[in-house]
Amino acid sequence: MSNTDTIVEVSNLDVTFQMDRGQSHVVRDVNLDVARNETLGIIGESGSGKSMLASSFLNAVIDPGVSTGKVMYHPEDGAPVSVLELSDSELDRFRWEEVAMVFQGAMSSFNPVTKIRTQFRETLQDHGRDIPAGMDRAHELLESVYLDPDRILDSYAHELSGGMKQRALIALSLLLEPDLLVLDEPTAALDLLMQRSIVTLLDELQTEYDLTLVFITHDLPLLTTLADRIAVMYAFNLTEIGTTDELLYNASHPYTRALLDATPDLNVPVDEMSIIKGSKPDPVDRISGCSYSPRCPIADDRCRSEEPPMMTVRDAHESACFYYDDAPDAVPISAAPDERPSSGRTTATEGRDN
Ligand SMILES: Nc1ncnc2c1ncn2[C@@H]1O[C@H](COP(=O)(O)OP(=O)(O)OP(=O)(O)O)[C@@H](O)[C@H]1O
Repeated sequence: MSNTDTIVEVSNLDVTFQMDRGQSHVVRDVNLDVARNETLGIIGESGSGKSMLASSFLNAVIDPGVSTGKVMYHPEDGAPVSVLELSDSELDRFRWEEVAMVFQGAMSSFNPVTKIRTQFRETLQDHGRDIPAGMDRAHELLESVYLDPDRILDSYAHELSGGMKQRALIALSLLLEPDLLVLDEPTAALDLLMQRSIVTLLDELQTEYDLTLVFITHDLPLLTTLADRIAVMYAFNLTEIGTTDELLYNASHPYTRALLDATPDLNVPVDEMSIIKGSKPDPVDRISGCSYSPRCPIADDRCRSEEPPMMTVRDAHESACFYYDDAPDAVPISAAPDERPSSGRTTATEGRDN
């Protein structure tokens, strides 16, 4: 497919690990398109496979994990790239210049014994870039994340606060002008004000640098302020995907509805709220039928024997539930719809020195 509006096309993606007790299937037959310039949020419980899915966008699943299926990257100009088929040297270039990833632990992403300046320079050098022009861009990027460029470049990572490090890392990730930025829980270790400030910042950077963002989090409220679309992950696969408004007002999978119900206060991350009853799925021993059926209040025999495919609920909204039509009535959400969307966005400069 050469759809110019699609930047990444994931088809039949599996990620597996060979374990002593059998094969662990931590991403299972995922199909997903990311549109150019959108912000796609991926949400789900801890261990549902979000990081493995996102790492596959860069063919960066940790060893000895194996990604199979197809991940096609469509640059704005030029031929599509089959990411899982790239050689190591092709991947080294692809990873910073086309797709960059920001992880939760900004602390460990910077080398503790060299100044931040060295790390910006080395990134430019490793990719054969012009150093003076690249360092000019570094200054510009650091300013656009509301940091004082010279002060930051002359610091060691340990001299910076968590919020400053995370913003410096976002600047570094944009140094080689990637089109897609994958952010894996980039705000998890930060306080609430700094989290909101980074989200607003990402919104600004997206417009300024024409980026596509894939944002992974447990934090549904945070996503509602940033994402154009939300993909919900459960048991190593997607269960629902739609525009943020569709997911907030017309959630059609019982799991999404349970997540919304567990988030009455949109200022508190999901995992701190009441947990959905029942045990988490096992990536080695997969049950038959719908993975959510043991926890689902409306599951019947069909759900326990047959796996529901993704079904179209309406335009740009799909749900992997046979009863997507019944789910809204059958699985009520206690907060009224008009209490659900997040409110009170902060500005990127708030908390800037934290
Ligand atoms: N090195 C590994 N070997 C085998 N299984 C792993 C390994 N790392 C992670 N897993 C398993 O892969 C599954 C998916 O993990 P993943 O990190 O993608 O989940 P996640 O949804 O991103 O979770 P979190 O939100 O906690 O980061 C989990 O069941 C996890 O136990």
